[in-house]
This record gives sequence, C-alpha cells and structure tokens, in this order.
Amino acid sequence: MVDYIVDGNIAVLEINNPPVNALSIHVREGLLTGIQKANQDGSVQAIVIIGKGSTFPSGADIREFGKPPKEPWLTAVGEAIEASEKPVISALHGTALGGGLEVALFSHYRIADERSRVGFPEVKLGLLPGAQGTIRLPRLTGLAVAMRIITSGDHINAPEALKYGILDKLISGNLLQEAKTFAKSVIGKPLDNRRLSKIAVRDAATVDKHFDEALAEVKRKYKGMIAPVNCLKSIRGSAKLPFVEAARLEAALFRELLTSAQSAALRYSFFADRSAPRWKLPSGASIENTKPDIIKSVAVIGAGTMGSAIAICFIRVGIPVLLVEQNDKLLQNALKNIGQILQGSVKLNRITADQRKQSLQILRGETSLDIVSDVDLVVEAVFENLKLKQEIFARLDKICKPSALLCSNTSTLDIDKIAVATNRPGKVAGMHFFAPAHIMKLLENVYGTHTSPSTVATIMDIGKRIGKVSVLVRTCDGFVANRMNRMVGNEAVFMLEEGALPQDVDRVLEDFGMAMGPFRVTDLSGSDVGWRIRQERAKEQGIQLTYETRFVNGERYSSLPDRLYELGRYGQKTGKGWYRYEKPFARTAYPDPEITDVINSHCRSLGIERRVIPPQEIIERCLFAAINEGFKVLEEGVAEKPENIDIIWQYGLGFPRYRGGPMFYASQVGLKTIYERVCYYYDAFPHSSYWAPSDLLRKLASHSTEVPIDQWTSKERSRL
Ligand SMILES: CCCCCCCCCCCCC[C@H](O)CC(=O)SCCNC(=O)CCNC(=O)[C@H](O)C(C)(C)COP(=O)(O)OP(=O)(O)OC[C@H]1O[C@@H](n2cnc3c(N)ncnc32)[C@H](O)[C@@H]1OP(=O)(O)O
Repeated sequence: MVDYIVDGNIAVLEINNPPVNALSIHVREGLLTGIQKANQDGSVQAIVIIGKGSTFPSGADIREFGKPPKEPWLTAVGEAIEASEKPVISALHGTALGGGLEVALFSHYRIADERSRVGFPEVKLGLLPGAQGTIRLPRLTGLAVAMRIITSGDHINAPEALKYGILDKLISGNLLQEAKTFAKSVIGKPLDNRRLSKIAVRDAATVDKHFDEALAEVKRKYKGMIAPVNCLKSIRGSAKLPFVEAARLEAALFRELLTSAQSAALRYSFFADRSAPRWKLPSGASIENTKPDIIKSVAVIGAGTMGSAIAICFIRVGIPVLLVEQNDKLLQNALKNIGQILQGSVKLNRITADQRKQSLQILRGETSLDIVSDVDLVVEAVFENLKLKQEIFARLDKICKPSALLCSNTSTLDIDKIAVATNRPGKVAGMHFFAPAHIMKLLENVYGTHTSPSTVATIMDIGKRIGKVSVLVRTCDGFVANRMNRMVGNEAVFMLEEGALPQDVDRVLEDFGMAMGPFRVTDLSGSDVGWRIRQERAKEQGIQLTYETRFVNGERYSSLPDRLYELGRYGQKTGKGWYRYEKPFARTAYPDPEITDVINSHCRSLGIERRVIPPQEIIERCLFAAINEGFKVLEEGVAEKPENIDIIWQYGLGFPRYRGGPMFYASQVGLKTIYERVCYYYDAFPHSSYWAPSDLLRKLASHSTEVPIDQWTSKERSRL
C-alpha cells in the first residue's frame, strides 16, 4: 500500500490505496515503516511522500471509524514524520483532505499541483481533524482562517492555500520530478523552524475574540451540531495551551465526537449519498448494466411555479427547453419570472450574467402542445388531477416522436394509471421534483410496472446532469416522500385536536432538527393545495366532506385544515395560515390567538377534552408513524434500501443530516422500542390504520440482537 522507492539520495513513499488513497491501517503501517527505513538508510538525505493515481490521501478511512481502532494511529505516524532527521516533503495533488492534509502538516514542507485542493471535511462527518489538524493549521494560517476552514469543511484551492501559508510552493509540471528537485534543495537546512509543533500560534492573544465570534456563527449555521463546537474548542486550545496539552485536548474532543450518535449518522449519510443513486430493479436491470438515452431537448408542460422552476433546472445546464402553457398571459408571466429568478442567481454570484443570457436563449415559450413533437423528454407539471394528466399523456403520446420519454411531475398519483393513457408505457415514468424545484436537491424518480430499464437509466442520468440527488422508487400512492410524510401531517393535526398548538408541534420537531415543523411547511406551500387534493379524492369516492366529518372510510379525519381553508387562511401567501404574518408573502411566523380560538372551538364542538401533549409524544407520533410506514415501503419494495428513504428525507423533507434520516434514526432508537411504541399507538388510535405495525418491523424487532441497518432488506424482506 506504500511503495518505498529510492532515487539517488531521495526516498519516495508512494501511497497506493485506490480510489482515494484513504489512510487505512496498511497505509499507516507503510508510512511509518517507510519513514523509519529512510532514516536508517545512509544513502537517503530527504523523503518525499506522494499519492499514486488521482490523489494524495483524501482522509482517514471512514469505514474504519466505529470499529476497534488499530495501531499505529495516524497521530503516531505523523509524529514520526515530524521527528524525522531528514526533511520530509509532502507532494500534494487531487484532493488532500482530512488525515491527508494532516500528514502534510506533519511534514516539513508542502508542495502541491496547482490544480489540487486541500481541506478538513471532518466536520461534515461529525468529527474534527483529530490527528493534530486543529492545532497545526492555526500555526500556519492564524486563528480566523483556521476556524473558517475547519468549521466549514470547505475545500480550498491550491493558490488560496498558498496564500494562507498552508502550502510552500505550487507546481505546474511533473509533480514527482519537481518534488525530488525541491527535496534536494532543502537537504541540510535546519528543520526545527519547519516543525509546526515548535512554532507558536502568532495571533494567540486574540483567541477569545475569534472563538466567541466563530461560536456564535456555528451555533446559528449548524444548529444542534456538536462537531463544529468541538472543532472551535480544540482550536482555542491550540492558542491557549502548550502544544502537548493542546494535542491531548484535541484527542479527548475527537473521541467524544467519534463515539457520538451524530457522527455515526453523518458517516452513514456519507455512504448513503453514494449508495442511493445506484439503482437496481427487481428484474436485475441496474445502473451497472443499462445505458441511458441521450437527452438533448426537453419540453415542460405547465408553466406554473413548479413547471417554471423545472425549466430552470434544465436550461441552466445547457439543455434547451420548450415551456408549454395554453394560457398566453400565464406563459408570459412565467418567462418573466424565470428571467427574474436567474437574475437573482447572478446577484448571488451563483451564475454569471453571460450564463443567464445563454440559459434564456435556450428557453422557448409556446401555447400549443403540438410544438413538442421533436423533444427527447417531456416533463408534465400541470395540476394534480389524474384525469387531466391522462388526457395530456394521451395527446403527448400522439404528438411526440416514438423515442421520447413522457414523465410526470406528479407528487402522489400512480404512474401506472398515467401510463395506461399511452401506447408507450415503457417510456412513461415519474420525475417528482420538490418545491422550489430550482433549489431543492432531491429528485424522486418513479418507475411503474411497465417502465423500461432504459427509461429508468435515462431519468436517473438526467437527474445527475441537472445536479439533483436522484433516488429511484416504485410507484404507489404518494411514493416515498409524500406517503411517509402524510403520517407526520395527520398526527400533527390530530394532536391539535387533542391539546397541542401548531407552534408546540413545530417547536418540538424543529428542536429535533427538522428544517421546519409541519405547520410552517403547510403555510409555506399553501394549504389550499391540500384542500383541493382532499376535495378531489372525496369527489372520486363520492364522499361529502363537512366540518362535522370525523371519519372517512372508517379512518380518523380532522376537518381543522378545511376550517382554515374556509377562513381564507391559505398560509404565507394570504398573510394568515396556522400562523399570522405581517403581510401576505412575509416569512416570519407569529403564533396567532385566533388560531387558538379556532382550535379550542373545534375541540368543544367535537366534545374533546384537551390535554398537555409532552414533547416525546409529539416526536413519537410524528416520526414513529412515518418510520412504520417506511418499513412498509421497504417490505413492499417501493424503496430498495433504507438509505434511499433517508436520502429522500434529508434532501426533500428537511430531516437533519446529523440524525441520518428516519430509518437510521430508528436504528439508533432501537427497533424493539419503535415496534412497541407503534403497537401502543395502534391500540390507542385504531382508526388510524397506518399505525398497524409493519411485518418487516415486527420481524426485525423480534431478533434478540439489533439487526444492523445494512441487513434490514437483505435479511428479512426475502423471508416475508
Ligand atoms: C474511542 C476510540 C478512540 C480512538 C482514537 C483513535 C485515534 C485516531 C486518530 C485520529 C485520526 C483522525 C484523522 C482525520 O482527522 C479524520 C479524517 O480524515 S476523516 C476523513 C476526511 N475526509 C473526507 O471526509 C473525504 C471524503 N471523501 C470525499 O469527500 C470524496 O470522496 C472525494 C475525496 C472528494 C472524492 O470524490 P469523488 O471523486 O466524487 O469520489 P467518491 O466520493 O464517489 O468516492 C469514491 C469512493 O471512495 C470512497 N471514499 C471516499 N473517501 C473515503 C474515505 N475517506 N474513506 C473511505 N472511503 C472513501 C467513496 O465511498 C467511494 O466508494 P464507493 O462508494 O464507490 O464504494
């Protein structure tokens, strides 16, 4: 894993551990042996550490965390590097991150390919740079820059790193050759002033000021996360304590993080990010064996808020879009809005004015569907009504070329029922964007019974091209996101009927880490949307919903949200919803005594005695209900693996990444506890049938020891 090559008087330690040269145990052993060997070899006068392949080490091996640590630890390897009697030069290329950058900071010199990047992304894994990164970096950059680099986890490009003093020289030619030449030039020079442990933090006197400012910032930006705080405490130690004591403090803070639930969740999330887009169908077709079609042009049908935002997703990566809206006034408004949104992106430096211009040049608005005959992909984004969508798909099927894919942005409707309207069900799929579609990262791609593997490959590929995190799910009512989130919404409203207020429920879930509580989300998206969907569904089933309706098809129903609709309280857009706002479209939500009155009178009219609902019950009723549904989603094969569900919740529903997602959270709570509580609530609320425990959950909970999350589907689903 580490090749030892001597060239004249230079020993080269070449790290060879693809794909990212992670500092696994054998790499650490190889580096330590290499340094010792080079120091014992009389012919060697300097040592170069370099990575083979695409990069210098990009960090410790994340898969080793959570397992018993194996010696030598990286710190011991690093200390041997720094103590070397012969100069050690780290030659960086690719991404020198985390432990990789720490190896470089133990070295006496650092040179780097001018295209390389460095950084400490540990905080994103709920960790800190625990091989003295937090106490060595400030000695080079000063406190403010070190605090920023370490608490953000951002990559820094090589010229910037040179400017901060992290690097000594940039290389544009052959890195190994240049490293050897550099090594020769420093032979015999004194090393003590190159050993960072011997150098003071130059702005140590200002540490309290920097610490207070940075702490306030991380508490605001990374609410609820412990890693950024520990990073700062350790950096403060670098300025206040002698080096050895600062290193001891760093080790203690690192251990606290390594054993934390947050780090376990963030490390799980790191691998879930990479695993979720890797799709596989029950037929065996997968990302490995199926080629996507090439998509060169797209039509978006419907120029409402959603359709317009979807169009932006494509044009900003250079894919031409025909935006079709039958009402010319709406169309012109949409085109204007798109221009304004892109202008906003220019102001925020997200795109240049030129890129905006180029994007708008490949956007064309049309009022007739006939114009889409030649596009490769259609994304329909009209009102959520099955009949309307079926009519549109039937027309599209006649108009579009046979190879075109027809996709719907439906958020709930069965793709099979849309596909039957066409003669090309293999080319019909769902592409469920989340509002605001040009900002939200998630794309929930949906396959139906007849969707072909190449259609799946194409929608997953196009998702990646437009910069989305794409997750594939099988069609069902509400897919994964809305199907599971419905339980959160239902329980939240039922708790209002039983004693809670919107702000109570939202506060508990926001303290848990959700980006927004369910009532603030409803106010943001507009409660009229939900009302219309409920009315449509009731009409389809021949049911008349009234204020007195308490059950629909035997299921508990709350008419409170309908009451809000009747009062014209649609949310932020009307300046009133579950909360009060200063004016329509204002963002700050204020608890509203009028809502308290509405809820109280609703309870009186239903004869419900209100009670105090404790925070734990709010968490359990909202999240455990969703988790139970998540297990049903797994047992039915709607989602292939728990990671897919968790990634959907993180990127689409604001679930805190540091808790992994609802399924990972369930694994941390323990499946026995989840199962027992689900059974308890099913007893308490038999008219909410979603509380019926999932078979998969029951079976997994019946094991004498916890079944690890990566075995949930493989172990039990096949036996169900
Ligand atoms: C209680 C007991 C106490 C005991 C104390 C023990 C003391 C220990 C001493 C402390 C040591 C601390 C050391 C250090 O400070 C900690 C770290 O270094 S943490 C790691 C920091 N680095 C990162 O977070 C980088 C993570 N990787 C990336 O950001 C990206 O992968 C990349 C490097 C930018 C490359 O991106 P891409 O080209 O897009 O490639 P992929 O992301 O798809 O990755 C390809 C492939 O590699 C896998 N992988 C990537 N990085 C790592 C890694 N660091 N470890 C393991 N595996 C890694 C990735 O999962 C992909 O694999 P695949 O999914 O394809 O199988």
